[in-house]
Amino acid sequence: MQTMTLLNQTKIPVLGFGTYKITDPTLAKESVTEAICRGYRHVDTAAFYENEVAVGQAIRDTIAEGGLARKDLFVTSKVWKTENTYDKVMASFEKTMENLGLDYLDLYLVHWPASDAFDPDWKETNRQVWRAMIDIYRSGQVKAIGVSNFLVRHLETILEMEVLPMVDQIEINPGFLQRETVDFCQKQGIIVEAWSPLGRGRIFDDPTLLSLANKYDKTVAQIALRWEHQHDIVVLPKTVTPSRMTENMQIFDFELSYDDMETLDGMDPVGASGHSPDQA
Ligand SMILES: NC(=O)C1=CN([C@@H]2O[C@H](COP(=O)(O)OP(=O)(O)OC[C@H]3O[C@@H](n4cnc5c(N)ncnc54)[C@H](OP(=O)(O)O)[C@@H]3O)[C@@H](O)[C@H]2O)C=CC1
Ligand SMILES: O=C1CO[C@H](CO)[C@@H](O)[C@@H]1O
Repeated sequence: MQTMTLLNQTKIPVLGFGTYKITDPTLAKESVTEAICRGYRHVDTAAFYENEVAVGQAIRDTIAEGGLARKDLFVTSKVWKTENTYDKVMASFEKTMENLGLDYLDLYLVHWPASDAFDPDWKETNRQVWRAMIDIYRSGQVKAIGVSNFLVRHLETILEMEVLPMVDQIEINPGFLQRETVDFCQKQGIIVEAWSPLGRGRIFDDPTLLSLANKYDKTVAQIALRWEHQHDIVVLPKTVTPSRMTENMQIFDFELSYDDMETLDGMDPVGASGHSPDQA
């Protein structure tokens, strides 16, 4: 699996397995096991997804059965937005580690920023949460720390602190590149990850994507993921369908032309969720 290098030189696989909405424990365990078996080396979960126990079980069982070591897998979890004080972040992290049953995490993310729309002390809240993240990082229990759903103004609240976020996981799907945040992060060396890289299923009937899929003899999912990959963005597609797990990995054997990249950059954002940090 290809990797990119985080600011602290940790390697991150460029394609990860998304697990949101896989809440049934049996399905979650089976899906993560199947994904790893098919070649995924990066799993994205969160306290909010209520599947950390099953995800951790799948990872531990896979390692116990032999073939892969813990260092071969990259595991991410996230602290939910209600846990927005130093002590709450610490407690939530402990619970996440207990749920997963792992000795360390590869990446721990602040799931959503505090935003000016709700919190008059939003800048201070973000700094307090990030202070806890730095202390967790320094404890050695996580290899890297980062944020999610932080736009430029949220990133600016923590950039003067001792450790920069190494990742920003934001929504990106065809026509919805969030270019200002992507450019800002990439200039600073912050790796951008795409959540809902397939627009959670909303992109599959789009004529522009269908026409490009036909042109490259690929699927719509592969066109979307390849477009994100060519923008140097880590992709995290979710599927519980084994054949789609393999399909979503087959994005490294073709290249979209400059003109087709521009078409995908500029198309209508048919997959975008409309979620923003300014919503409850
Ligand atoms: N940080 C954040 O705030 C957020 C993070 N995330 C992370 O990003 C991950 C991915 O985003 P998510 O919102 O789940 O949505 P995705 O964009 O990954 O889309 C998932 C949907 O697409 C379907 N699908 C997957 N592959 C294919 C394919 N090849 N052909 C047709 N349909 C396909 C899946 O169906 P099926 O499973 O039935 O096969 C599912 O319905 C999440 O799982 C989570 O880990 C997501 C949202 C917010
Ligand atoms: O990770 C997540 C999964 O999707 C949810 C709803 O779209 C998001 O709010 C959340 O951040």
